Amino acid sequence: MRTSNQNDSDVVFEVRDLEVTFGTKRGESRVVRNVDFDIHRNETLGMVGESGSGKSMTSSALMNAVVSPGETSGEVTYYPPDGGEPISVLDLDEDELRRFRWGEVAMVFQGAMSSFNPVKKVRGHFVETLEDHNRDVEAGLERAHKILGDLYLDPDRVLDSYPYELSGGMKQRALIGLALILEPEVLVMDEPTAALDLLMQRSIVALLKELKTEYDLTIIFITHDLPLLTKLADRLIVMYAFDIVEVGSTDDILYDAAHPYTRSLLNATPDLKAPIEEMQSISGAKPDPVTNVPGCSYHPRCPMATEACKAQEPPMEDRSASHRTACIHHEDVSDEIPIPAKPMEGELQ
Ligand SMILES: Nc1ncnc2c1ncn2[C@@H]1O[C@H](COP(=O)(O)OP(=O)(O)OP(=O)(O)O)[C@@H](O)[C@H]1O
Repeated sequence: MRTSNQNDSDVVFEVRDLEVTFGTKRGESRVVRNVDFDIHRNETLGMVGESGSGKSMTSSALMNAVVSPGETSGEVTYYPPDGGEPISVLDLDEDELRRFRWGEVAMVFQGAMSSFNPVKKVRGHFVETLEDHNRDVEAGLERAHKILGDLYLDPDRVLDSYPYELSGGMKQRALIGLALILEPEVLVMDEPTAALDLLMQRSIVALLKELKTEYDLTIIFITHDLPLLTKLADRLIVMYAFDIVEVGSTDDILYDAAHPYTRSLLNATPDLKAPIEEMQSISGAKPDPVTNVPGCSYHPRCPMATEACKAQEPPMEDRSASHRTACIHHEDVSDEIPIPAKPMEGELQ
């Protein structure tokens, strides 16, 4: 679904008709379905939705990094800074992709805690990444010192440690440092705080805000932790059943959610200051990527569903200049599905 018609210098990624499919014994599994969106330069874009909704696959597709035998199709266009030639990411060859992945866009994956090689010191990981990309190792290590310091780590101690010698929070910060070593424009983070305790999660979020300014980053942050995202993201994309159902500024989504699914998500999180563990699940069966639900994919779980919702896939409609949703009943949603009132000023800080 098309979520924006923008195409100006403010756009760093333009994604159109993105599809990710897997062949399975039960038939074709469509885990990303005809998704369209833009990512704006220097924004923090949050992607939220329940587990299995297609967030990780969508973000992997940004780097043409969907695992085999997944098939990615559509268009992913990356606009380098300073008006450089646009790059069609899905057409890059292996060599070009390798350069693109760390140099332009770096990713801190889900379960990143385990993505250091346990028998290699942290310094070795930095050196290997620099060498792989033909960068000057000495200058790179100097930069590593600066970055690790900015991450409130003791650079020498961390570089000289094996991963198991670091706490979870230190390891995660060291991985963020590694992702920044080649000076990427965009940092994609997939559940980077999932394995950390609440305090460490919040401190990493505060740190990311600082890093974004210091390193002039565009950040894409994927999570099903809506309370966490409200503290970090400028805009939110809400995914349901392998597609985008709503996109808007964080305030649009928090205080004027236009899609019944987003409202259920907000109502499942009674206190936006609460940890994710306190979130309730949304009733009804989760969507299956092999099945094609006719009409709106949310209609089997939606309290507002009508015959029209079963008949036709809803188009993306404007709710305001910054806010779009795929629900034909969005004008009635505020009356039908109330959400918590706007928190007091400063309450979410
Ligand atoms: N290797 C794979 N082969 C086939 N299907 C897969 C594979 N990996 C994931 N999927 C399916 O793709 C769909 C989307 O998964 P994805 O990981 O993108 O969801 P997600 O929203 O990121 O969930 P989570 O928050 O749990 O990571 C899911 O239905 C999942 O079962």
